[in-house]
Amino acid sequence: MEVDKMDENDWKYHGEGNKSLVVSHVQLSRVLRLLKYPAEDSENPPQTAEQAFRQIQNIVDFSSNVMSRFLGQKFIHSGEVVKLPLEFVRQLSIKVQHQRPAWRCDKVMDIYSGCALCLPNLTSPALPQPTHTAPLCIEIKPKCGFLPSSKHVSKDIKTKVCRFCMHQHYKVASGKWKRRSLYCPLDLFSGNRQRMHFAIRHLIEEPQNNFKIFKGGQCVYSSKEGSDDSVDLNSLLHHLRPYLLHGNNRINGHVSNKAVLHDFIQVLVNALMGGGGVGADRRGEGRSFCEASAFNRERIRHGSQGLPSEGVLFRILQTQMLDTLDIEGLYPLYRRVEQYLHDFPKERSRLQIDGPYNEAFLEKLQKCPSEDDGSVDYAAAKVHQYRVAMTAKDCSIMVALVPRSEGEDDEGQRWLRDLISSRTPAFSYSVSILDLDPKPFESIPSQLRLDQKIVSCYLRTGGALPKSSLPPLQDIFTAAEREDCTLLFHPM
Ligand SMILES: O=P(O)(O)O[C@@H]1[C@@H](OP(=O)(O)O)[C@H](OP(=O)(O)O)[C@H](O)[C@H](OP(=O)(O)O)[C@H]1OP(=O)(O)O
Ligand SMILES: Nc1ncnc2c1ncn2[C@@H]1O[C@H](COP(=O)(O)OP(=O)(O)OP(=O)(O)O)[C@@H](O)[C@H]1O
Repeated sequence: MEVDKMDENDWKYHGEGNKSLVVSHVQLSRVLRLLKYPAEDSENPPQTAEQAFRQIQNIVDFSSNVMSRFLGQKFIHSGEVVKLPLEFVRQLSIKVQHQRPAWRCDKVMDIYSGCALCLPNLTSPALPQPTHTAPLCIEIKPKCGFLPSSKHVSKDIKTKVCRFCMHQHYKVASGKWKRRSLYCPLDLFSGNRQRMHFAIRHLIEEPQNNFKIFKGGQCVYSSKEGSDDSVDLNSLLHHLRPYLLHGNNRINGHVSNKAVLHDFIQVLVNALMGGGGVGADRRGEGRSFCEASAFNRERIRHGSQGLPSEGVLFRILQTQMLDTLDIEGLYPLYRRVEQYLHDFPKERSRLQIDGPYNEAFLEKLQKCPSEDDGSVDYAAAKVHQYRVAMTAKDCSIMVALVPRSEGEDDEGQRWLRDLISSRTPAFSYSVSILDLDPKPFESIPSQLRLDQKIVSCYLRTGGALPKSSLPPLQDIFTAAEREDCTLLFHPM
């Protein structure tokens, strides 16, 4: 990619989140991730080109020097900062504007700095060998997978119902989503295949911003943001069926919709469980269940093997658990740092509040004493740990699947074979983690406020929501199956 010969016609809208907008190259497996600003700042960009460059370089450094140490290098693509011609960026912004979802248009793409992050396109990955079938890529934003056990937690409900499940009530009450998702992160992170299967089924039923499927780089399944319509499972089945016809799942030569969906989820669970290492889970008995999960514990047929210690879910969960104090215990330490910086503003750079995210930063957070000695250094280290945990609670996993033909060998290092494929169709898969941006120091007070709002909304409604806020029953899952997820779980 030659940055001085950029043509907006070579790029198309790919997606966006709260902080960045992503365009993909029409031929190369590359994306550009551009910063976004609040729309009211569109005339006067909130930072200079140098500051924007520094912000993106910080993202690269945080991902490659800090997050990769916790999550594992093999899952991470940190990318590089690129300087683009301003005219190209302006034309691109005009070109993509009409494809942007209306609810994201409170922010505008940065057209002033000319800086962007260039990354491999994880939805159309470079393959070890050419294939006839386009890769199927599944993006999951799993969110927080544990219940806090900090002594600072003031409301008992936080130790019983997970943040995601409580937040669902707040999101529906505040109109962010029309329907509540029954996905529970604690089921996904459980290491129990039945619970993981159940969790993924609910991601499929109500994807919100936690689940997307791409085929050949195009998003073919996601929540239609702001729309009242529920997702189109039939269209999903249409996309999935060609990938899942070769397993041992036929009855009289026909593969039922239920079998297609079951096998798809099974393949996904296998990819998420891959990675090797002995099963392990640091959450401890009794704290790995969320009381609001729709999963019926009594239905468990097979014990949990635990998450493999080299697998993506284990690594993400461990990193999330760097939040040992909960926001309620962390906030007073944040205030200690804030007060100190107020008195000694020049100390901001020694404490590396805004980076640089280098070895010294990593050392600060890794060498944090276990007890509070009252120092600002202790407080800053705990804040750094919390920010790393926040990033891990907000990252996404991309699983790329390629059907394997008989006798095919894997060459690429990142591509692993689905070994548990005696029944389900065989796939090669690769797992990556995306969106590993550092969360700003200043975001901590709003974390506390949001936590309080979520808990008080949940306590006010008693966890009860009108029936209309539940995902609608779709033909593929009968009412009985909703009760008993195990009907869809065929033992291997
Ligand atoms: O606070 P949360 O848990 O709602 O997470 C925010 C996400 O909301 P979600 O609940 O996943 O829909 C939110 O996602 P959406 O904009 O809702 O898609 C962002 O990821 C936000 O991160 P940032 O401020 O853009 O860096 C996330 O904020 P951080 O808390 O990670 O800063
Ligand atoms: N390297 C990549 N390859 C393919 N698609 C990507 C890549 N990076 C991001 N995307 C797509 O673009 C979307 C937005 O990117 P990203 O999640 O990084 O934005 P964000 O603004 O940081 O999100 P958030 O709302 O979590 O802050 C992702 O959900 C994903 O679908």
